[in-house]
Amino acid sequence: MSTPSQAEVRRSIAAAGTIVVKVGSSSLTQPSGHLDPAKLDALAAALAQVRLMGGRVVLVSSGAIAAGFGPLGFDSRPADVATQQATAAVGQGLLMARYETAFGRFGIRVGQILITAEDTIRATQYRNVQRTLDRLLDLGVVPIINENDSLASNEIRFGDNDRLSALIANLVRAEALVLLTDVDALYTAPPSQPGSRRVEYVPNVIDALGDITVSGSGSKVGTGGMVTKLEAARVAAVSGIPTVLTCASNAGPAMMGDPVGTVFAPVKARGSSRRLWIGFAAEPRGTIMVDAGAAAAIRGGRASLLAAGALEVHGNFSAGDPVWVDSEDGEHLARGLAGFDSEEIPQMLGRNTAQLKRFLGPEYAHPLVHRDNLVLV
Ligand SMILES: Nc1ncnc2c1ncn2[C@@H]1O[C@H](COP(=O)(O)OP(=O)(O)O)[C@@H](O)[C@H]1O
Ligand SMILES: N[C@@H](CCC(=O)OP(=O)(O)O)C(=O)O
Repeated sequence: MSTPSQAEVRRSIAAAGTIVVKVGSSSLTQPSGHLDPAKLDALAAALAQVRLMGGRVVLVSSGAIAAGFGPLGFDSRPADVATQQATAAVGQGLLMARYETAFGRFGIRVGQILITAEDTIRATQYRNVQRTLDRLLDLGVVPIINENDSLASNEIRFGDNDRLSALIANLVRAEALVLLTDVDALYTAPPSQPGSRRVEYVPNVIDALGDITVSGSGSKVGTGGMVTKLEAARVAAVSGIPTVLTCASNAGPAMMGDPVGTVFAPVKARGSSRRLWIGFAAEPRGTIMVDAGAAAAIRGGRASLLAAGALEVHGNFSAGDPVWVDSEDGEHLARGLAGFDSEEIPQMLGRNTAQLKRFLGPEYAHPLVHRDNLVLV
């Protein structure tokens, strides 16, 4: 795939039939950190324009914690996880009520979907989310997605919604991803640093970022900063989806293809969506170490990981959890979803399928990681 020009990428964003827009807490709040209804209304108006012209729009919105801490009587975003989760439970409803009113002015319905990384890397849940989103879009609804903060476990939560938005863009087969934040573009260094310059176009987000310095959040409410936004642009790029990153007040022009913010070109034709979830959605819970033969087969790209080629298992995980597949010298070869709980695996190591069936029973005559659930790294 040859690298498109900046103008071509912007034109493809303007022409996108399905678009995923992610808005960060920092774009929905006042300097104090509390929700700013005027900002939320302006965003809804910009998205409504696209929807009313026939576009399919998915909004990934942060802001549950920001919406909840004022009503609970706190003067800043709580720092401990349990209070954040409780605050999100209060704030999420308030946030949705505001969106309902804001979109309702344009006769547009919204629908809430709360997602945990843990749910959606499982095949059945993944398909459920996909089916529901497709149906909502067919019905003309604007789905509004957030991480299910109140239930997400600390170890495998997305935390910010940047990566989640890129995975959702992939899942709904979007033609554009729009990342809205509190800066108007990606800069060559955090904008507070003197001499930092706006980057208009990133033709290859995989390898062209050597001269750009990024840091974490600059606001009281945001979490990931530019680091997670670049990660999102990278996930979108390898899914064949262009990204535009800008401030929320530029949402309308950005979606129209005007020269605002930073655009990132897709670097690859579209890949399989679920594999991307396995590759990016969650941190592995354990490791299966394999021998040289299995390593070669896995590197070849089309093999499942069989117990016969597995040497050791580390970590504590359940069937369906993400795991690393490592070579004997500790190199990460792939990520995959385990087919068995970690405590079932030691008795299976080194055994071929016939032996597994004979000694352990037919339910063990399966790969440790099926090739459909394996992504090379
Ligand atoms: N190279 C960079 N270019 C632009 N912004 C940067 C850069 N490095 C760090 N940042 C910071 O990233 C912040 C946006 O991230 P964040 O606060 O997490 O926003 P959000 O709530 O929208 O997710 C900006 O306000 C800026 O301070
Ligand atoms: N899910 C959380 C998102 C937390 C957050 O700050 O995210 P972001 O502003 O996108 O960096 C919430 O709704 O508060």
